[in-house]
Amino acid sequence: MISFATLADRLQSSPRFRSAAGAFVLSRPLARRRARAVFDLTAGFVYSQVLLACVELDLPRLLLRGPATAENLAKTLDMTPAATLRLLNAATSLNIARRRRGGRYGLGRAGAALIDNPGVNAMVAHHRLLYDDLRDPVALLRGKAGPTRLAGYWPYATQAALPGASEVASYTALMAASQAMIAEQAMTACDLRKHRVLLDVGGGDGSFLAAAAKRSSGLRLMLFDLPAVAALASSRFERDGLASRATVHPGDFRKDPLPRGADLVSFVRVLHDHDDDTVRLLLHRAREALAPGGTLLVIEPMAETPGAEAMADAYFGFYLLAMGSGTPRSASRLRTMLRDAGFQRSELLPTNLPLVTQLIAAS
Ligand SMILES: C[S@@+](CC[C@H](N)C(=O)[O-])C[C@H]1O[C@@H](n2cnc3c(N)ncnc32)[C@H](O)[C@@H]1O
Repeated sequence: MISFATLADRLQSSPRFRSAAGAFVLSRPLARRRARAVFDLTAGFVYSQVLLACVELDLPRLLLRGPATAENLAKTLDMTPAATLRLLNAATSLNIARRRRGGRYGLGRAGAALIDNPGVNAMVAHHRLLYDDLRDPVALLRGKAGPTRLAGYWPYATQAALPGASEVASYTALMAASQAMIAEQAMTACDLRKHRVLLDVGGGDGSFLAAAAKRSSGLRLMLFDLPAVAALASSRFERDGLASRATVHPGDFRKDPLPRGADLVSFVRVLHDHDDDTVRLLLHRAREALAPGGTLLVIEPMAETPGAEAMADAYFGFYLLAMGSGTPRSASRLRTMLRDAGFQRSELLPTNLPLVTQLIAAS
């Protein structure tokens, strides 16, 4: 017997039903919203290329100087006034720009959010690689797409050999550029001041620990990462005057135990990069390394985040597929894995922007 849900699906997929719904005055607003949502899904890749053009041309900052016409901006953008107008109109439709009087354009709300936002700007620029890798998504899903550009960008995801300095530089810089927004969310949700020593595993160039040090002046810092990345963190701590508070531990967490001595261990945007076996191993190693009564923090965007489901399952799901390892996990999946690794209690602490990151504290 066919269920009611299947019948409803069949009805809504019928062109005649959709056309009737659009014609009927009561269902028309809903029909229009659905048509718009389907169009946005279809056209999303063009929208993101408009965004790339705006970021590459630094359009938001140009508009921040004051409203300008296409003619005013054409020379700076090195394009014809007609092409500039086309870009400004597209940017306006996406709220990056905004129409002002006298044929001029100013900054739109989304454009304003791009100003002094190195994390988002770096991500947008970096999307050239992802864009190439997603050219044939079916081949990618079937494992027939061949080597991807993202697998080369994140060598630890698929390579057994330790990456060298030149291989880690750009991904470490990208992570550092977007770390401020993660640290702010995490440190608003969780008070670090009651802890003595924080070990950040896969801590990159130390940006998260540097933010933690600012929040909590008595906190000592430990960082564990691949040798080439750990070297970048050491230089950063020297530069920031944090060397006396920080110890840096180079290693490979798939092979080496984690250093002991911390009462707080964090995995910031680390677990989602790895398949379940590695995550189990990491949680186990973290438990071994933690001082008795210590706390583990898992900080990353999570699947099934209410209102941001597509961020994890569509965006990160396909991003990590192209990268060659890992998967977005829901908070409940992570909490089950934490319990299996011997953490008796875990709690999802609310962050202000769950789309940016969520946080689980476990002990
Ligand atoms: C996605 S980055 C996150 C960096 C940082 N936690 C952040 O949020 O900005 C993942 C980090 O894990 C490190 N990593 C990956 N595989 C590793 C391994 N086998 N051993 C140690 N660190 C590793 C990477 O070098 C990188 O710094």
